[in-house]
Amino acid sequence: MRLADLITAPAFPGILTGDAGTAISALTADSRAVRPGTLFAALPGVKMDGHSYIPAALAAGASALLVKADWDGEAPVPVIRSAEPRLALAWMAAAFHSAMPAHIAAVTGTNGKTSTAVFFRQIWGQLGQRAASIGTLGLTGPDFETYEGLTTPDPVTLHRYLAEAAGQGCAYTCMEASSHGLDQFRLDAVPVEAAAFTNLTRDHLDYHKTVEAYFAAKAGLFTRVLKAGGIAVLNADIPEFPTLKRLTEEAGRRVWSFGRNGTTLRLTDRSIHTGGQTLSLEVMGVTHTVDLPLVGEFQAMNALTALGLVLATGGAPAAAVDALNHLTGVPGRLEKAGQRRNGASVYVDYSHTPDSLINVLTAVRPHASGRVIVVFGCGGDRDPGKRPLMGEAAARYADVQILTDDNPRSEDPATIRAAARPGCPDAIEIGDRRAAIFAAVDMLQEGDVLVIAGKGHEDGQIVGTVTLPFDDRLVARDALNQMEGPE
Ligand SMILES: CC(=O)N[C@H]1[C@@H](OP(=O)(O)OP(=O)(O)OC[C@H]2O[C@@H](n3ccc(=O)[nH]c3=O)[C@H](O)[C@@H]2O)O[C@H](CO)[C@@H](O)[C@@H]1O[C@H](C)C(=O)N[C@@H](C)C(=O)N[C@H](CCC(=O)O)C(=O)O
Ligand SMILES: Nc1ncnc2c1ncn2[C@@H]1O[C@H](COP(=O)(O)OP(=O)(O)OP(=O)(O)O)[C@@H](O)[C@H]1O
Ligand SMILES: N[C@H](CCC[C@H](N)C(=O)O)C(=O)O
Ligand SMILES: [Mg+2]
Repeated sequence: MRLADLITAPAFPGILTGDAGTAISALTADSRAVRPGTLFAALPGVKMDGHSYIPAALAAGASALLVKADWDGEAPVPVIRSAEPRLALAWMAAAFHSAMPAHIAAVTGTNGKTSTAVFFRQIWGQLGQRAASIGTLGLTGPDFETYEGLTTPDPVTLHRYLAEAAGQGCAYTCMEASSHGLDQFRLDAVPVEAAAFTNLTRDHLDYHKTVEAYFAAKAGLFTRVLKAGGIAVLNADIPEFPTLKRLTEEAGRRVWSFGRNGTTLRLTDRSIHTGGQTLSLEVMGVTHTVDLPLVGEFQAMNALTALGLVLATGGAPAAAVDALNHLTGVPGRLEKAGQRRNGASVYVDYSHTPDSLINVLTAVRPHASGRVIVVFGCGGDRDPGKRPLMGEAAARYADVQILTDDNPRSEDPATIRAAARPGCPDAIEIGDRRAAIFAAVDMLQEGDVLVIAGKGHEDGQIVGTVTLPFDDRLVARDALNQMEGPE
């Protein structure tokens, strides 16, 4: 592809000096990935400044550079200067991998993004369409998957995923929009036709600094990324709803609302039973009863969010509502890992915020005639302010708390645990996560429910810069097998 072909977007935010006919074979923001023919995007980062890697990128054969407008260096290759290089990179990535599914939806919010994206894919699947989801679990389609690591991948990976989904025949895709991703314009060149907001609670203040900045990043999905005239599917049960609705409408996008206070999709009644919950819904004025085979009110909300996105991307209401009867659980989200012979069950869940801990522990409470026990920890190099609040959530909503490690990364694990402890002074502290899970499984009595929180689908424990193999579900099964013999 020629450089000229990469900068064709209307109002492309950059100016090229040099030969527009230069051939470009790849785009990257990482000098270590540069090969001859690559365009290197020098991005100002949180830790480093990508501009300091320009000599390394040129030495590796970079054919062109994208730099900040005020970069005062010189290069023997064409240079694109931009006031917002991350945004310019997003548009170039879209031009580079130009194939995309015809209908793209996105979901943001502190919790429930992955679950919503997966339910969107499942509902369209029930409607007989090939659909994909992109997010924390990677790119997933009906019969293909790729895993990269971030919730909203960098724009080059993201557009490669969209092209792959389209190439695999998926006309419908739902992607997760993380607050980091929105703040860094990772998905700005994606034509989003429908976008949903799940909820806003505390997370990621290490990066955004204030709740207002965190909210503003998320609101950008509706005021900036969503196409003009596109549909915003907003949770009417949360305090941010009126503000979000106003901002969205002022930006010329349409609003649909969902939830107990929703107008477009209203949850009018909900009753739980052993295998799930029965929901009474009013969808665009029509009443439906659904038997959702999943536990927890938050899953009902996620199913409703996904339903909203499916309808907003053209799904037939009656059939789409009916598909909710057949939703299956999302890996690592209240996933049952097994049970003891006395009937006590063990769940693995990805809750890693104060609010999600409260939600998951509240969700399992009606299913426990005995105690609710939780194993949890707080991630290293992540919002330290949420640690005591996570401790408090665990102490308030579980009868027994075992405080352990969850991806300490570059931090001292004991210091992380100490930061959670003020919220849960009675917690049993077992740093070694395997030992913590074994201790929890060992104490399970008839009627108890154990929630192992924080890692969900993850298959590693990040200590320093090393990822050690670790899967809560496998460790829980090991513990159950060792204590009870194989099932
Ligand atoms: C905090 C954050 O979002 N960081 C992202 C950001 O990195 P950064 O600004 O810190 O980059 P940096 O390390 O300062 O380096 C600056 C630039 O120099 C480049 N570089 C660096 C070293 C080198 O040798 N050569 C080189 O070219 C880097 O590629 C980068 O472009 O931009 C990089 C790409 O340019 C991302 O890979 C990186 O994500 C890191 C890996 C990360 O862990 N991000 C997490 C926090 C994240 O984004 N999470 C969200 C939310 C999850 C959720 O929903 O809960 C997600 O979407 O996953
Ligand atoms: N709608 C919801 N409201 C509150 N808590 C939820 C909701 N949905 C899920 N949760 C809780 O949050 C956890 C993470 O869910 P999920 O992976 O769907 O969220 P996410 O927004 O994708 O998270 P991440 O930011 O890590 O990508 C679940 O395991 C559950 O404990
Ligand atoms: N996407 C989230 C995942 C957190 C998962 C938890 N296991 C942790 O490491 O804190 C983040 O990067 O903050
Ligand atoms: Mg996610």
